[in-house]
Amino acid sequence: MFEKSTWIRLPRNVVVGHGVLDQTGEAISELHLSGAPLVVTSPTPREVAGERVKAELGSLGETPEMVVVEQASFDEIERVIDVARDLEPGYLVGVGGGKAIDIAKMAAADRNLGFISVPTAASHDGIVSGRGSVPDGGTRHSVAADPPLAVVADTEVLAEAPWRLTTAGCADIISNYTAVRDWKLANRLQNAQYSEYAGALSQMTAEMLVENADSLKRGLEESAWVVVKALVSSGVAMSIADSSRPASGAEHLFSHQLDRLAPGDALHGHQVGVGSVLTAYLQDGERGDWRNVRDALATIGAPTTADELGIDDETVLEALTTAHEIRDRYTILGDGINQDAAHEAATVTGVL
Ligand SMILES: NC(=O)C1=CN([C@@H]2O[C@H](COP(=O)(O)OP(=O)(O)OC[C@H]3O[C@@H](n4cnc5c(N)ncnc54)[C@H](OP(=O)(O)O)[C@@H]3O)[C@@H](O)[C@H]2O)C=CC1
Ligand SMILES: O=C(CO)COP(=O)(O)O
Ligand SMILES: [Zn+2]
Repeated sequence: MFEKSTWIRLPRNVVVGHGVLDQTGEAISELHLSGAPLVVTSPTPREVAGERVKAELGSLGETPEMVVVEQASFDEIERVIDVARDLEPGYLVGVGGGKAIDIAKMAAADRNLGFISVPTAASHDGIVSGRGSVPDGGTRHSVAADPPLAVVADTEVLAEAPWRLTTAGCADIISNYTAVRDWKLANRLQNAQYSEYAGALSQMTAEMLVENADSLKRGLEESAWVVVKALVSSGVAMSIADSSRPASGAEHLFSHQLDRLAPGDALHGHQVGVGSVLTAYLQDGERGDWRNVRDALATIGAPTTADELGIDDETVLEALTTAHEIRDRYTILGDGINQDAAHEAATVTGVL
């Protein structure tokens, strides 16, 4: 359907490379922001990069402040909003994994301030997106926010992060296959708005990553480069769509439900990867391409089973049978699948 107007919000500066943390000040000074920065980080990223970024930002002439968050929750977002209200910073800088970046992004949107994204792990595709994803009791909101004005992704830092964080990022990208199929399904059955460009970009990003899967190796900085570029591309697809739809279908609903049922047991990207194997089976049947999804995950060393996620069988089945309840987003799960169907999908695919 023809729309009267479309707004696509994208970052202005995306700086990726070895040692680019030292260019954070330069990337920001080009944006003509005023006021002091507030760095939002979490414990490990603070040690890995947060203090360094804070020192670098000091070179811009205003004294930076820092707030450390512990978990992805609306309470933590409120706390950062309160700190920002008190300190009146000029802009927010999120330094960390998906948790710190989402919280900084959403707090900046609330305070109507600019936001800069400094990922310390190539673990998720929210690095560039204009969405925040935070659990709220029994549901999970995908909240509209502004995308970062600039992204500074230092491949030296990303390559030194534990390899499992990078394989989580790969799995978050591989899940785009099933997300795009669910999006097309919702378009056909529910008239959900679909963007050909965003869908094609998201799918192509997953294909390129899978084609390069053999060359992704632990400790290789080039691998961190390949993965972070794919994460940027996937985030741009979400910005074009103004929705997380290009990168989030039933496999994400499954993962969000696991976050509720087994909080902290596995990484977001690893959960959506296993969810993608199950979703591919549900979308396309036994002879479909769920094996390709599983093999792509296995090649990069991401989990493909409940055991590898460290989550018990009952929890996996409960997450699969209740995932459709987590938000109003039409997927292959429809109004829900029953216990027998969930068991069949999980055993045929070897997830259980
Ligand atoms: N907005 C969007 O579009 C998207 C949002 N997301 C969201 O992102 C989150 C998942 O992101 P993820 O990064 O997996 O989660 P976290 O931010 O929780 O990071 C995972 C773990 O990695 C640690 N860590 C981060 N960087 C380093 C490093 N360089 N070295 C060692 N450890 C490190 C963190 O430490 P610590 O515990 O100290 O923080 C944490 O323990 C979820 O909340 C998900 O919903 C995911 C995709 C898209
Ligand atoms: O994780 C995401 C894309 O990879 C987005 O998740 P949401 O759909 O919860 O915003
Ligand atoms: Zn995701």
